[in-house]
Order: sequence, then structure tokens, then C-alpha cells
Amino acid sequence: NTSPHIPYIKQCLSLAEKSPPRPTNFRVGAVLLSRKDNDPTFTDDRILSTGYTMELAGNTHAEQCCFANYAAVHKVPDDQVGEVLPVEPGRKLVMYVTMEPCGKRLSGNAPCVQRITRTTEGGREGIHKVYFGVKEPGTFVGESEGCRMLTQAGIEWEHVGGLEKEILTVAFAGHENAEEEVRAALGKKETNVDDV
Ligand SMILES: Nc1nc(=O)c(N)c(NC[C@H](O)[C@H](O)[C@H](O)COP(=O)(O)O)[nH]1
Ligand SMILES: [Zn+2]
Repeated sequence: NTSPHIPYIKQCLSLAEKSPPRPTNFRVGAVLLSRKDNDPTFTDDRILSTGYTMELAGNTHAEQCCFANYAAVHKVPDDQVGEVLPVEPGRKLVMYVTMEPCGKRLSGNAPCVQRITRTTEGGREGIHKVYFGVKEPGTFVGESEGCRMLTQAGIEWEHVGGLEKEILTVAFAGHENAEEEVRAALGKKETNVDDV
């Protein structure tokens, strides 16, 4: 039996496939939802927003677009999205992403971990937990900082295994030596060595 998180990671993967391939980033998909506490089969989940890399104009990330789309619907600027996210007793905000949110970006733009942690400002619960299908490969920033930064901000995170090859194949599609990079990224994780 597969983990109940898999369908959401697959939904993020479908979003990532809409992203225009570029050698300068990864193709990633994100889904933001509200989840009822103690609802193990997620029957009462409410999808709030989705996003994928470069969905919105400019050099935008999936998580960034997910928040921006929600902010637009609620008629606030992107940086005020935390103020319009729902706060409901007995429910938590959860984000699914195909790849670990970035802690640093070569472009110098605000990393997605910062956008996630900002939702918890002003005494708001904000994003409670982030689920992702792969750690960020070292292509651009080396050892990824995302998970450590989320922990530091008191935000839970969890790697949902099983779709690494699919996720990396989509993520690297715009890269020169995509296949090589996928193999390298898979090889790094002992758990996937058998399906390279
Ligand atoms: N989680 C995540 N979602 C995305 O939508 C995306 N594109 C990345 N990619 C992470 C990678 O580290 C950065 O794409 C490079 O560091 C280049 O930085 P820019 O994207 O140009 O700011 N990571
Ligand atoms: Zn990012």
C-alpha cells in the first residue's frame, strides 16, 4: 500500500511538467492545502493553491507561484500572503513540493524557505509542515540548506520517497546533460541505488 502522500506528490509532478525547461533551474510543482487534524486518510483536505516553476512572469519558483496565486485571488501583494491564509482551529496548513524548498538561490531572489517561514509571522500558525519528493540536488547551490532552515524556523518537513527518478527526470529536463545529472542525483541516495 502506498503512502497517502503519494497522490499529492504526483499532483505536484503533473504541475512540474508544465514548467518550461531551463538549464538554469529545476522544474518543480507545489500544492498548498488545509488539512483537518487527526484525519489519517486526508478525507477532509482542502486544496488552497498550486504553482509550478516559472508559471508566473520572471524567474519564479513553484512555491513562490503557489503563494503568489493565492495572494492574487485574495487581492493582497505576494509578501502579505501570510495575512490571508486561513487560520482554522483543528486544521493545519500543509505544502507539498516535488523538491525540497530552496534555502538559497543563485539569482539572489528570496528563497522559498523564507517565503514559507514568513507565513508564521505575526503570531499566525502559517505553514505547519512541508512534504517533498527529493532533496535539492547540488547542481546550483551545493549542499541544500532548505530542511535545516525549516527546522530552525520550527516548521516540520518530511521526505516522501518512491518517485525520485520521475521527479528528477522532470526537474532536470532543461539541462544539457539531464540523464547524467539524474543518475548522479539518484546515486547519491543509498535507498535508490537499485533503481538507477
Ligand atoms: N524548490 C525549488 N522550486 C523551484 O521552483 C526551483 N526552480 C528550484 N530551484 C532551486 C535552485 O537552487 C535555483 O533554481 C538555482 O539556485 C538558481 O536560482 P534561481 O532559480 O535563478 O533564483 N527549487
Ligand atoms: Zn525556491
